[in-house]
Formats: sequence, structure tokens, C-alpha cells
Amino acid sequence: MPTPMSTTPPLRIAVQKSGRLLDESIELLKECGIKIDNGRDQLKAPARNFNAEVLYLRNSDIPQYIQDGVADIGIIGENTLIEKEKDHEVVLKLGFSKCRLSLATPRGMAYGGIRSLHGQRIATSYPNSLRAFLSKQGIEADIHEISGSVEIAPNIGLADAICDLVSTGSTLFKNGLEEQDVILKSQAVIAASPKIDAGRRAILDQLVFRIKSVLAARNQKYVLMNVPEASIQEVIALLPGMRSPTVLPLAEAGWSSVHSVIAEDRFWDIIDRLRAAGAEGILIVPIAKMIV
Ligand SMILES: Nc1ncnc2c1ncn2[C@@H]1O[C@H](COP(=O)(O)OP(=O)(O)OP(=O)(O)O)[C@@H](O)[C@H]1O
Ligand SMILES: O=P(O)(O)OC[C@H]1O[C@H](OP(=O)(O)OP(=O)(O)O)[C@H](O)[C@@H]1O
Ligand SMILES: [Mg+2]
Repeated sequence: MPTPMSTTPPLRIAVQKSGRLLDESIELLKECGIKIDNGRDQLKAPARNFNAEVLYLRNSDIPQYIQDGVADIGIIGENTLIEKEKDHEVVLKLGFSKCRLSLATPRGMAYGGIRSLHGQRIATSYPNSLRAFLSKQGIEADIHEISGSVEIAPNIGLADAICDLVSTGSTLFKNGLEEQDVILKSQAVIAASPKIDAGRRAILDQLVFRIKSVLAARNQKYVLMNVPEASIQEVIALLPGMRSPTVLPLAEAGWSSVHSVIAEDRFWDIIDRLRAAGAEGILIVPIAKMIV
């Protein structure tokens, strides 16, 4: 008689099948040590060394799958979750695919604030987000839903204004448009299903722990430097460190090796001050993972 399996079923992770989110989503899972066994065009793939499987789906379908509990979690933009208005819980912000949903009008067109859009035609792929925003402002406009290439709409006489995602602003610029008002800001997140069960929630907790370690490491650098004895206190005062810097004696008397961790965004500012304080031979090393 075969023994019944008592293991928890795998955590079903929805990712975008193709598009802007796919590469960074898969890279993140990889950095969490999760190996996915998928052949070409295989839309459901098990992880080899973690109790999970990856579902490759259309981005715009993911919120529905999450609400229904067909997927336990998804890696998806906040903009899509807001637009689709399905039940979900945002578990963790991932810091990539940052963009904003904005209103834009033809460059040079007189624009006196959102009021100017009253009675106008606005093309968008985000009708729900736009409708909610306009109704809060008491504006009535003719929302024209299109599924892509929204920036072309004013140029072909389809609309007076558009509402679409903006990141660098280059698509707006190239199409003769000017960003006017930001409706919402977005980045990729982990969203969980309201129907996730306790067993899979425990797997999700493990995954979130790993992702936090990966994200923390991305923002930090490990620094090593040689410091003369007389400068040690001054250098230590400049270094944040996880607890306090590590100070190790060098073979040459009167010198120490000082190790610490510095946030990426404070990096150049601190490096200049360390050099001024007498630190030499400064090495900056990427951190693979940082347990937080
Ligand atoms: N220019 C951009 N810069 C940064 N992030 C963006 C940008 N454009 C879109 N995104 C983010 O990436 C997500 C996926 O965008 P993408 O264009 O790949 O898919 P889509 O066409 O919106 O959806 P589907 O997969 O359903 O066709 C968006 O929902 C948004 O969160
Ligand atoms: O401000 P930018 O950096 O220029 O980015 C904005 C553009 O990026 C997105 O389109 P995408 O390239 O994803 O094409 P799509 O319409 O095929 O989804 C978005 O819909 C904008 O058109
Ligand atoms: Mg797009």
C-alpha cells in the first residue's frame, strides 16, 4: 500500500508570462535560491528546491486569479491591482517596475488644471483608475478605453488627452505630449490571495523572509579599509554598520582593517569623509544576501 502524502501543496506563484515584469520577477526568485524547471512555452513550472510552482499568466489576468485563489500570490504592479479592483493583500513592495499613472495633454495646449478636462475625451487602458480619480475631483469626461499605444490617441484625433503609465517620460515626449497630473504611483509588489490557506501562508512567510534579505542586500555595500590607529575613533563614528564596525589588527603595527556595511544612497558622501579622516585602501564589495 502506498503511504499517503502529508506534505503541504505547493505555493502557486503567478508571474507575468512575457513583458516588463517577467525578467525581474524570475531574477528575484532565483536570487532567493529558487530554481524553476520550465521548458519553453510551459506555463506551469515546479520549483526544484522549494515547495512552490510558477504560473506564467497575462499580467492583466493575475488579480482575478489571486481573488479566486487559483494563484496564492502574484508578482504584479500596484497599478494593475488598483485598476482591476479585485480582493488581495499587498504583502511586500519589491522596489522595481516603478512608474506612475498620469494624465497628459498635447504639448502647447492650454491646460489650467484638471478642470480643463471637463467634457473632454480621454484615452486610457486604465478606465477604472481614471474614473475614480475624475469623480473625486467632480470632473465628467468621456473615457475612451484602448488596450495599448495610448500615446497615439491625440495625434489621430481619437482623444483630447490621455491617461497612461509614465516612467522616463520619453514616450510622452516623442509623441508630443506633456505630463499634467499624477493619478497614482506604482511599483511591483507581492500580492496574496484572500483564500490562501495556512500551509501555503507558511511557505509565503519563508519566501518573504528570503526576498527581504535579497532586497536589503541590494541596497547595501560591504566596505573594508585600512585605518591608522590615530584615526580609528573618527572613522568608526562615520560608519553605521549592522551593530558596530569590525576592527581587526593588520600585520603592520599601528594600522587596523575596519569593516562595515553602508547604504548605497549614503555611499559617496561617507567615502569622501572616510578618506578625509585617513582611511586608505578602501574596498567596496557587493553583498549577496543580508539576513534582516
Ligand atoms: N515604462 C514603464 N516603466 C516601469 N514600469 C512599467 C512601465 N510600463 C509598465 N510598467 C509596469 O510593468 C507592468 C507590466 O507592463 P507590460 O507592458 O509588460 O504589460 P501589460 O501590457 O500592461 O499587461 P499584459 O501582460 O496583460 O499584456 C505594468 O503593469 C506596470 O506595473
Ligand atoms: O515613460 P516611458 O519610460 O517612456 O514609459 C512609458 C511607456 O511604457 C509603457 O509602455 P510599454 O513600453 O510597456 O508598451 P506596451 O504599450 O506595449 O505595454 C507605457 O504604457 C508607456 O507607453
Ligand atoms: Mg506596457
